[in-house]
Amino acid sequence: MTPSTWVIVPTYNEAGSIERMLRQTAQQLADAAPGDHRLLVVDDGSPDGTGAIAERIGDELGVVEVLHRSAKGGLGQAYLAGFAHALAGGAQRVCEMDADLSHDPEHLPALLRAAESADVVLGSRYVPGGGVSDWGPLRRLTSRAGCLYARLVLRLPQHDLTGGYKVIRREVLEAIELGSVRSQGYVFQIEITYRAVLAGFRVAEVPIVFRDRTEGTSKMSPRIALEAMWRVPQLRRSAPAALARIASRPAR
Ligand SMILES: Nc1nc2c(ncn2[C@@H]2O[C@H](COP(=O)(O)OP(=O)(O)O[C@H]3O[C@H](CO)[C@@H](O)[C@H](O)[C@@H]3O)[C@@H](O)[C@H]2O)c(=O)[nH]1
Repeated sequence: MTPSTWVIVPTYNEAGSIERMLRQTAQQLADAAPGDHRLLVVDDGSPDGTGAIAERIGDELGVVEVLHRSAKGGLGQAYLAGFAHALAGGAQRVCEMDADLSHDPEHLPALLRAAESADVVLGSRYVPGGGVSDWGPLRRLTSRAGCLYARLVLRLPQHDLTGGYKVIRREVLEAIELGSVRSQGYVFQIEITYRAVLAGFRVAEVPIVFRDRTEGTSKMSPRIALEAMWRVPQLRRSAPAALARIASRPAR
């Protein structure tokens, strides 16, 4: 049977957490989507051997595939490669998850349930019941400011636009012209949600508690932050053209 639920996990130097993450997530999927799921690790040639660990766990669990890319190309490009692979493999819904267990696999069943009545489900830190644990004041402030900036510039009602724990239905990925997505860093998350909203899809938010990683390091960098600063207004400027393209598409 072709699996319909795919969890995509981009990795760069996550050797300390990938095994636990895959085991815990496979366990949740075995309950939430029995016999109908796949985990796809998209590894950008991690020097710490993350890809090889994922292969080993994959052989054992039987539900994990590993896509090996040659070099670090950014979160967005890793997801685009993962989306293409999952869609070709028959995915009907795709989940995005970080490898460092900051996205608790225990939230996955609730996100998948919400995707039965929404086209995109955002795991949200900033709705009642959601939150972050273990972050210092600076990281909290930066994250809230980034979300607020995107909400105001793009005029979106959703509360957590930068989070990376989400479920996206196949129809959305087919409709939003992934070939023209250029975001490389975390702004990719904002761009995908914005494109889905522009295309008229239903976006729901489900509370999650984001835990800071205990292994490895964040890949956030000034370059990634700067990309978000300039690309958000650019997304807003390109919205009329995107809307025109959507309007000229044949009805789904
Ligand atoms: N393949 C690949 N994976 C990458 C790359 N850069 C980061 N990743 C992977 O992407 C995931 C998220 O990266 P982190 O570095 O752990 O992100 P973070 O700083 O904790 O940021 C989190 O919060 C951001 C702001 O809310 C989110 O935008 C982001 O998605 C993530 O949830 C991890 O699994 C990491 O290995 C890359 O260039 N290539």
